[in-house]
Amino acid sequence: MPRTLAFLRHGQSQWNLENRFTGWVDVPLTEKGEAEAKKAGELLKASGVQFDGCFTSMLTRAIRTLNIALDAMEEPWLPVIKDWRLNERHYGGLTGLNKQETRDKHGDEQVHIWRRSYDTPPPVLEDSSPFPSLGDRRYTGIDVPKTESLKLTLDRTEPYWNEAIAPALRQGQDFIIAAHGNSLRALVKVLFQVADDDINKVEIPTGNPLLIELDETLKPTSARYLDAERATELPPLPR
Ligand SMILES: O=C(O)[C@@H](CO)OP(=O)(O)O
Repeated sequence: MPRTLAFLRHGQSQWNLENRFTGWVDVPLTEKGEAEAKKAGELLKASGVQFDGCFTSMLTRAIRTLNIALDAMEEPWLPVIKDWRLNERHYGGLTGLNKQETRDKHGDEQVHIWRRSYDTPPPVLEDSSPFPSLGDRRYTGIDVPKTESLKLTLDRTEPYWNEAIAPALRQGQDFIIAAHGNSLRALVKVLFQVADDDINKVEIPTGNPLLIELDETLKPTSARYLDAERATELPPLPR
């Protein structure tokens, strides 16, 4: 029986607005981000899909986006599972820096490699950083990363997909996954079997639900953004 998934990147955050590397820093949504989340919920409701539950990260911007969307869907009661493995990619030593200033200092090419290469992680987060994730009690017992490439992000999101999300879909349920630009990019790479060199072309817009139909083997058979005006290019469906 076909299944439906909706990938929802959080609405615009304060650091999206300020053009700063964010990663695991728990920044709030902007007013625009909240409006995007509300519209996402309205579009999800209008899609007519009856979702059974949701997965999200441990970061407030994704949780808040999901809550606003669920309110707009008039289904705030839908069960939600939160897991750090859906967190944004950890941006290491770039965390908190302005992206343009980092380009001015290190050059466009180096910053593009840090942001969009598949397996080159940024420099590690120094212990002296004002943005530590270590010591945050939501991550108790977790080996908190000090930096992550997209590959390292996928190394945690893919097992989570296999252990938690895929089995739930196989039980015949439909889910919303509210997460982040790079954790969702990693899941798109897995689901659409995108080559390492091609995944940098996938840019998921904030607050625009991506509705994916899956066959019984959980292979995507169709995919579309619900806000067509803000849609970006999607990878071809896997054969
Ligand atoms: O800063 C970040 O955490 C991410 C997502 O906003 O940025 P980028 O698109 O540069 O990977």
